[in-house]
Amino acid sequence: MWIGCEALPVLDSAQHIQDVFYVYDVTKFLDDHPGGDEVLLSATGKDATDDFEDVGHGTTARAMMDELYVGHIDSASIPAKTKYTPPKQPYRNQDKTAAFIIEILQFFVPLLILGLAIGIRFYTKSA
Ligand code: HEM
Repeated sequence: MWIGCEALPVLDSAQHIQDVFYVYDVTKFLDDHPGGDEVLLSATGKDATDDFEDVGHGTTARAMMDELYVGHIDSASIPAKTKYTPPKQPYRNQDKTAAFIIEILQFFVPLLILGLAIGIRFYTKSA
Protein backbone atom coordinates (compact mmCIF):
# COMPACT_ATOMS: atom_id res chain seq x y z
CA MET A 1 0.00 0.00 0.00
CA TRP A 2 1.24 3.44 -0.87
CA ILE A 3 0.59 6.91 0.37
CA GLY A 4 1.50 10.16 -1.33
CA CYS A 5 2.65 13.04 0.77
CA GLU A 6 4.13 16.43 -0.02
CA ALA A 7 4.34 17.33 -3.68
CA LEU A 8 7.59 19.24 -4.01
CA PRO A 9 9.42 20.55 -7.06
CA VAL A 10 12.81 18.89 -7.64
CA LEU A 11 15.38 18.94 -10.41
CA ASP A 12 15.34 15.91 -12.68
CA SER A 13 18.43 14.55 -14.46
CA ALA A 14 17.98 17.05 -17.30
CA GLN A 15 17.86 19.85 -14.70
CA HIS A 16 14.22 20.60 -15.48
CA ILE A 17 11.96 21.43 -12.61
CA GLN A 18 9.28 18.83 -12.24
CA ASP A 19 6.69 18.14 -9.59
CA VAL A 20 7.12 14.88 -7.80
CA PHE A 21 5.14 13.02 -5.22
CA TYR A 22 7.11 11.42 -2.46
CA VAL A 23 5.74 7.95 -1.91
CA TYR A 24 5.50 6.30 1.48
CA ASP A 25 4.67 2.71 2.28
CA VAL A 26 2.66 2.89 5.48
CA THR A 27 1.71 -0.80 5.68
CA LYS A 28 3.84 -1.52 8.74
CA PHE A 29 2.94 1.81 10.34
CA LEU A 30 -0.84 1.30 10.31
CA ASP A 31 -1.05 -0.19 13.81
CA ASP A 32 1.35 2.36 15.32
CA HIS A 33 -0.05 5.55 13.77
CA PRO A 34 -1.22 7.82 16.65
CA GLY A 35 -4.07 9.05 14.44
CA GLY A 36 -5.30 5.50 13.80
CA ASP A 37 -5.22 3.27 10.76
CA GLU A 38 -8.54 4.41 9.29
CA VAL A 39 -7.35 7.92 8.44
CA LEU A 40 -4.20 6.50 6.91
CA LEU A 41 -6.12 4.01 4.81
CA SER A 42 -8.49 6.72 3.59
CA ALA A 43 -5.46 8.71 2.40
CA THR A 44 -3.77 5.91 0.48
CA GLY A 45 -3.44 5.68 -3.26
CA LYS A 46 -3.71 9.42 -3.75
CA ASP A 47 -2.01 12.73 -3.01
CA ALA A 48 -2.32 12.86 0.77
CA THR A 49 -0.50 16.17 1.18
CA ASP A 50 -3.56 18.14 2.32
CA ASP A 51 -4.75 15.36 4.63
CA PHE A 52 -1.29 15.25 6.20
CA GLU A 53 -0.85 19.01 6.54
CA ASP A 54 -4.40 19.71 7.78
CA VAL A 55 -3.73 17.66 10.89
CA GLY A 56 -0.72 19.78 11.76
CA HIS A 57 1.78 16.94 12.12
CA GLY A 58 4.84 17.86 14.14
CA THR A 59 8.52 17.15 13.70
CA THR A 60 8.18 13.59 15.07
CA ALA A 61 5.83 12.69 12.23
CA ARG A 62 8.07 14.28 9.62
CA ALA A 63 11.10 12.43 10.97
CA MET A 64 9.19 9.14 10.79
CA MET A 65 8.40 9.74 7.15
CA ASP A 66 12.06 9.22 6.22
CA GLU A 67 11.79 5.62 7.37
CA LEU A 68 8.62 5.03 5.36
CA TYR A 69 9.87 6.71 2.18
CA VAL A 70 10.12 4.32 -0.76
CA GLY A 71 10.62 6.58 -3.76
CA HIS A 72 8.99 9.29 -5.78
CA ILE A 73 6.82 9.58 -8.84
CA ASP A 74 6.46 12.31 -11.41
CA SER A 75 3.09 13.94 -10.81
CA ALA A 76 2.66 14.30 -14.59
CA SER A 77 2.57 10.52 -14.90
CA ILE A 78 -0.43 10.23 -12.62
CA PRO A 79 -3.56 9.61 -14.68
CA ALA A 80 -6.07 12.44 -14.71
CA LYS A 81 -9.12 11.93 -12.59
CA THR A 82 -11.78 10.06 -14.46
CA LYS A 83 -15.35 11.19 -14.09
CA TYR A 84 -17.56 8.63 -12.45
CA THR A 85 -20.48 7.62 -14.59
CA PRO A 86 -22.95 5.48 -12.72
CA PRO A 87 -24.02 2.25 -14.41
CA LYS A 88 -27.29 2.35 -16.23
CA GLN A 89 -30.21 1.43 -14.05
CA PRO A 90 -32.05 -1.25 -16.01
CA TYR A 91 -35.47 -0.58 -14.49
CA ARG A 92 -35.27 3.17 -14.13
CA ASN A 93 -37.09 5.27 -16.70
CA GLN A 94 -38.58 2.14 -18.12
CA ASP A 95 -42.23 1.34 -18.55
CA LYS A 96 -43.45 0.84 -15.01
CA THR A 97 -46.59 -1.11 -16.01
CA ALA A 98 -44.97 -4.52 -15.42
CA ALA A 99 -43.78 -3.51 -11.96
CA PHE A 100 -47.23 -2.12 -11.15
CA ILE A 101 -48.97 -5.33 -12.26
CA ILE A 102 -46.59 -7.39 -10.12
CA GLU A 103 -47.37 -5.21 -7.11
CA ILE A 104 -51.11 -5.61 -7.65
CA LEU A 105 -50.71 -9.37 -8.02
CA GLN A 106 -48.61 -9.54 -4.87
CA PHE A 107 -51.46 -7.90 -3.02
CA PHE A 108 -54.42 -9.72 -4.54
CA VAL A 109 -53.13 -13.27 -5.02
CA PRO A 110 -52.87 -14.00 -1.26
CA LEU A 111 -56.34 -12.48 -0.78
CA LEU A 112 -57.66 -14.68 -3.59
CA ILE A 113 -56.15 -17.80 -2.00
CA LEU A 114 -57.62 -16.82 1.36
CA GLY A 115 -61.03 -16.23 -0.25
CA LEU A 116 -60.86 -19.59 -1.99
CA ALA A 117 -59.92 -21.33 1.24
CA ILE A 118 -62.81 -19.70 3.11
CA GLY A 119 -65.18 -20.51 0.24
CA ILE A 120 -64.15 -24.18 0.11
CA ARG A 121 -64.42 -24.44 3.88
CA PHE A 122 -67.90 -22.81 3.80
CA TYR A 123 -69.27 -25.09 1.05
CA THR A 124 -67.76 -28.33 2.34
CA LYS A 125 -69.18 -27.55 5.79
CA SER A 126 -72.72 -26.89 4.55
CA ALA A 127 -72.66 -30.02 2.34
C1 HEM B 1 3.50 8.71 6.42
C2 HEM B 1 2.59 9.54 6.82
C3 HEM B 1 2.27 9.82 8.28
C4 HEM B 1 3.04 9.76 9.40
C5 HEM B 1 4.49 9.33 9.52
C6 HEM B 1 2.23 10.17 10.53
C7 HEM B 1 2.62 10.23 11.84
C8 HEM B 1 1.91 10.75 12.88
C9 HEM B 1 2.41 11.04 14.19
C10 HEM B 1 3.82 10.79 14.69
C11 HEM B 1 1.42 11.56 14.92
C12 HEM B 1 1.48 12.08 16.40
C13 HEM B 1 1.45 13.59 16.43
C14 HEM B 1 2.67 14.22 15.78
O1 HEM B 1 3.79 13.83 16.12
O2 HEM B 1 2.48 15.08 14.92
C15 HEM B 1 0.25 11.60 14.07
C16 HEM B 1 -0.99 12.08 14.46
C17 HEM B 1 -2.08 12.12 13.63
N1 HEM B 1 -2.13 11.78 12.31
FE1 HEM B 1 -0.59 11.10 11.20
N2 HEM B 1 0.97 10.46 10.08
C18 HEM B 1 0.96 10.28 8.71
C19 HEM B 1 -0.07 10.49 7.85
C20 HEM B 1 -1.33 10.90 8.22
C21 HEM B 1 -2.42 11.16 7.34
C22 HEM B 1 -2.36 11.04 5.82
C23 HEM B 1 -3.48 11.53 8.10
C24 HEM B 1 -4.87 11.94 7.72
C25 HEM B 1 -5.52 11.47 6.72
C26 HEM B 1 -3.07 11.51 9.49
C27 HEM B 1 -3.86 11.82 10.56
C28 HEM B 1 -3.41 11.98 11.84
C29 HEM B 1 -4.23 12.45 12.94
C30 HEM B 1 -5.73 12.77 12.86
C31 HEM B 1 -3.40 12.56 14.03
C32 HEM B 1 -3.78 13.12 15.41
C33 HEM B 1 -4.00 12.09 16.43
C34 HEM B 1 -4.35 12.77 17.75
O3 HEM B 1 -3.64 13.68 18.16
O4 HEM B 1 -5.36 12.35 18.32
N3 HEM B 1 -1.76 11.13 9.52
N4 HEM B 1 0.58 11.11 12.83
